[in-house]
Amino acid sequence: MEGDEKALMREQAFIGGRWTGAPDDDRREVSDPATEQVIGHVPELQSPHVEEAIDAASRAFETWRCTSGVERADKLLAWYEGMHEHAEALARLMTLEQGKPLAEARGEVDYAASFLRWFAEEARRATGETLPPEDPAFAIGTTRQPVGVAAIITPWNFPLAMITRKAGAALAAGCTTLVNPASQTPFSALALAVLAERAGLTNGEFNVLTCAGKRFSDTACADDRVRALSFTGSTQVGRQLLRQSADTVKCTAMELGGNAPFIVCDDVDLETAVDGAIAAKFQTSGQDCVAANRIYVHRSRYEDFIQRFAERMNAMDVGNGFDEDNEIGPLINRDAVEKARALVDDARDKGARVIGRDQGEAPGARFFMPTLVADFTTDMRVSVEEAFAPVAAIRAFDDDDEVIAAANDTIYGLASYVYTQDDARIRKFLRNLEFGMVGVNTMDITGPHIPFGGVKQSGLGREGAHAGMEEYLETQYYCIGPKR
Ligand SMILES: NC(=O)c1ccc[n+]([C@@H]2O[C@H](COP(=O)([O-])OP(=O)(O)OC[C@H]3O[C@@H](n4cnc5c(N)ncnc54)[C@H](O)[C@@H]3O)[C@@H](O)[C@H]2O)c1
Ligand SMILES: N[C@@H](CC=O)C(=O)O
Repeated sequence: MEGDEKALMREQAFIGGRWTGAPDDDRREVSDPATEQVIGHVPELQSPHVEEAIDAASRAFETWRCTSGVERADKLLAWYEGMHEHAEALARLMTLEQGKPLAEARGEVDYAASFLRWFAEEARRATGETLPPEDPAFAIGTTRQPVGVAAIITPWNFPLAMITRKAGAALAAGCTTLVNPASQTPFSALALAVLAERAGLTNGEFNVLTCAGKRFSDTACADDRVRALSFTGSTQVGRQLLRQSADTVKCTAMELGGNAPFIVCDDVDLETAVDGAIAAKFQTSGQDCVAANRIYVHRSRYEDFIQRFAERMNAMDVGNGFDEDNEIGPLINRDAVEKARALVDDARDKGARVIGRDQGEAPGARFFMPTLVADFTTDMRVSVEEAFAPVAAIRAFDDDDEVIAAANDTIYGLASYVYTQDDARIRKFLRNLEFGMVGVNTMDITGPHIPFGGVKQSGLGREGAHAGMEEYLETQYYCIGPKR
């Protein structure tokens, strides 16, 4: 490990601006998913540490809420600069603990930093409005106030971006933050804390707690001082957190699971559609909430599409993310590999064609060779479950109404993709697809400027864009009566 990475890799939690361990040196291992070697340890914090962090964040809130938008923007920009200065070290740390190919990790560092810049700009724009009073002797209007301490729980697939997308917005709004990163990828979060400290967030505005998600959420959800809870992860855990947040009526933002359809109409340039489908399926080795899970291709182009997709898929290099040739890295754990295998077996048993290289070629226990399940049907697990692995399911369709109904036949509504050249069809798909995001002739749908989020059981609220600060702001109405 190079000097810069070493300096960013902390084996302590960050609470109230101080680096801290757990008593009795209680700690847990973190391993490299590609090699399964232990790369370090982090403290296994307990409930009293979460309480201590809530105390620190509550104290910090009293000061942070009174700073100006410009002052908050300056800190966020300094943090953004720090991320850029140490971009390569952050990317290498991410590949080490998450496994994603280094090129993707570099892309994520840029993406994650972009939220800090975006919300630095937004910090000055949390504006209320002046309202016309019924009686001109009165002055009425609204201001936007920060909600308070925000608890943030993030997954392992985007170890930096899922934190900055939430914490950038919360801090810009004037809230203070408690971050509980996924147990598999704490070092990226702790490296962010090192850079936050250098940017001057030293009084408890940004805390990173390494403890089991449930322990964190049990304590944070029960505490009335925590006024917002923002979660990215599975729908199953999201439901649980919504229930837990009800008792203290928290503002909640939920970015949950997806089951994205990728629709290819008969009028497309097939190579462009195949490019899009390959990228939409295999980025982050398929472990992406916006990954194309179900591919629908018009029957007239179906076999041709399968052939081209399979050729491209079978040419992808699979292996350790540090080898720059590899496009598919390891899955996060052995359970994920087992789940991918079970999905494919289930589909094969129910009559699907399974296309791809032999799983015996996988370069280790946490790898799964990219696989295409053709002719999937609605009784197969690949149709209803998010694969979160390099497994694509594909089937043919005959007309637009049929494919819209099939695409919407899911509890999820995060991302969807449509490829067609026909404007009237585009409008019809946009009107009828029940998804928070629709990529038309592109799979490149994210960025700090977009309101990322889902409908149905894919979540509540939007992250990024102007909308991304909503969960962290309350509207306060004022009415100034005439002087008597
Ligand atoms: N919509 C989005 O923006 C988005 C982004 C990334 C991932 N995801 C979703 O996340 C899922 C993949 O991640 P996962 O399998 O690790 O999800 P998960 O829900 O199991 O875990 C996500 C995070 O929640 C924590 N957690 C788990 N149980 C908890 C509990 N009871 N209380 C509090 N925290 C708890 C974990 O420690 C982890 O940090 C997929 O469904 C994916 O679609 C959604
Ligand atoms: N790919 C998403 C993160 C979800 O897994 C994004 O673009 O933010």
